[in-house]
Amino acid sequence: MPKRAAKASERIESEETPAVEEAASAAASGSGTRPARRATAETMASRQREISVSEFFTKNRHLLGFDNPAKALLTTVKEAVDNSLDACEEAGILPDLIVEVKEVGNPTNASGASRFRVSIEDNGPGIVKPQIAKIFAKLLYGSKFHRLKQSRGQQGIGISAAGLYGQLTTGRPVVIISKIGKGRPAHRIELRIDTKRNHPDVLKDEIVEWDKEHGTRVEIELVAAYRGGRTGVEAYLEQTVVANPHLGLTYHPPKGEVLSFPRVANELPREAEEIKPHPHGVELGMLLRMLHDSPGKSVKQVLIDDFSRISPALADQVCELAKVKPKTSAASIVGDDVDRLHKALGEVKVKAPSASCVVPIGEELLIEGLKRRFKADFYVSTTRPPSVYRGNPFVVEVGLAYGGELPTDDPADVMRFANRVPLQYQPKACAISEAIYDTNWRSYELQQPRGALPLGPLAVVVHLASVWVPFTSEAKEAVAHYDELLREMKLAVQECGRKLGAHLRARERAVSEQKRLHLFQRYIPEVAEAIGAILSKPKDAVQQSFYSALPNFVRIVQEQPEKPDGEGSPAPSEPPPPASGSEPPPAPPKAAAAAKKGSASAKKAPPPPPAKAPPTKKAPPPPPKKGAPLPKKRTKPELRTQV
Ligand SMILES: Nc1ncnc2c1ncn2[C@@H]1O[C@H](COP(=O)(O)OP(=O)(O)OP(=O)(O)O)[C@@H](O)[C@H]1O
Repeated sequence: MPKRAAKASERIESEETPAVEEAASAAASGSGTRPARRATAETMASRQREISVSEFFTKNRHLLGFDNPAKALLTTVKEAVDNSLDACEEAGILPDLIVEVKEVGNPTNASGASRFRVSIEDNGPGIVKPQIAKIFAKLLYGSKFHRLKQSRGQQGIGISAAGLYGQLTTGRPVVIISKIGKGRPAHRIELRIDTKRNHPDVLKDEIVEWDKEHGTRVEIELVAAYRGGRTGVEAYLEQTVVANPHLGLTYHPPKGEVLSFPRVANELPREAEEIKPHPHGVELGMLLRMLHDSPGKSVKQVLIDDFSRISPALADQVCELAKVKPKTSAASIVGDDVDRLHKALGEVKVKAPSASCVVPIGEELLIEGLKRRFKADFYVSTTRPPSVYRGNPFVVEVGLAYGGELPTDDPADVMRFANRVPLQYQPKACAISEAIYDTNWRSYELQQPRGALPLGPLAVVVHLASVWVPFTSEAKEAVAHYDELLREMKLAVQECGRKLGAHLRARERAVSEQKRLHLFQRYIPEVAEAIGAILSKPKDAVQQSFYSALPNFVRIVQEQPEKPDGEGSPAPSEPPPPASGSEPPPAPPKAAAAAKKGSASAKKAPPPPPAKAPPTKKAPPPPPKKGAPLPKKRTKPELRTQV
């Protein structure tokens, strides 16, 4: 052993030996400075046991969106509304929902949290009785997790988690009423979750009168806080109707008037097709599981049966590339063969996934939805073609509303949607926000502080429709940053941004054109008089020639409002009053000089025509600042809302 290494090992030995002895003697005597060894593998093993998913989420309810009373209320409403919409659409029923949030207790603490009863009633297909208990009182139980089909719910945890939160904070059971058809009984069931077993306890089960033909009503009592603003229940419902034009909704808030949102589309969205995984982007572990879960099948058969877009010829090609015999038993495939198959699947040319498995809102309905929420001057939307991330097909669509009653000085109002569900929390963690922040809105004539949202009367809607939305957590608040998703989102935002920019530039041109005409109109009487004098023609005739040569100008004059004193609107031939504004346009040098000196020529100059209407109404609009909101009034018909 080299000298230095030998010395080091001596030092370690000399340091360790007494410590081990000390610990041993301390353990023997039950005292000493070093802690005694308290647990053995055996004692630890006696404490190791399975953790029920309900117990896990009881401790970690923040992971499911129940981390504070206000958010808990929103999440509860959201989970139930999303389920109702999914169920109605799946059953081909136009959804009619009644949402009620009622305060049933006094504020319990300084933060203003109180006891609320939330009820959500739908006209969906209802739930068969034996399933009710498991759906509402067993976490991770649902119909959507194991399939690749676009829906709002995915995980099979949402509504039972809301019930669990209610039970934890109030001790009250979840109450369900469900009826599956005309002439069938309506069941009313009270449920509690046995968290140790993640199992439902039915407290009450009765048949009740219910005037609905079919549907489900869920009632949950919980400690919550009612908040307004962007993250409140009302904002969620308002955004939900934007993305679901076929939804009819009535909302009873705890205070104030009942809100009604009648549907604006009488057709259901097309039903999303259930698909198999696309071979591009499938992960190795998933491929291995698919092969091993298919006993009795050959590799080729699994490729054809369990993936979308793989024909027998393509399956042969994959096997050839991977140097695996097509007839090899799928369940026996291991090691390098799986690696090569996985690689080959990524290399072969496969058709893009079928567009029928994702159902975007559609460009027209997205605009209808925006109109339902905002009174704007200009709307534009785009739906991108389908794309794939990790084998999952998706479509991104974007809608913009600009001008009108949208606030002019605020940052843009951004609405994020995933499978038609509004996302209200965690904007900074969401790929959708990143796509908007990363867009250069200045090139679309809007102001944008560095790294921030664009400013101006703008609302932006981004919708991601996918057979599986990659959320950053089980609370389903933000979309994960997959490159393929980000790229499509940016392209869609840019597409709409370019159209908005073109619209704003056209408006800007129209405004400066109008300003130029107004400037010209101011001098027409003087010029007409001078030309009339030179040509020995009456001033009025010359003036009229000017107006006829400028149809736009004449139209502006004709649009003058009537005078309140009943004098009527000015005739097109009448000289318009001088424009007034903060900076009056300079008078022609000659007339100005004459006026100043009070000379004879100045006296000959015609006096400014009398004002026929309040001057402010005729003033040319000031030139718009770049990015500043433009005036609402338009003069060119072709510049009306581009929808
Ligand atoms: N109102 C309803 N009408 C009909 N079926 C319903 C209704 N609510 C829930 N379900 C059924 O109960 C299942 C479980 O719902 P839950 O909210 O727990 O999970 P999910 O919607 O599947 O997924 P996620 O956890 O992502 O919300 C659903 O998959 C659906 O089959």
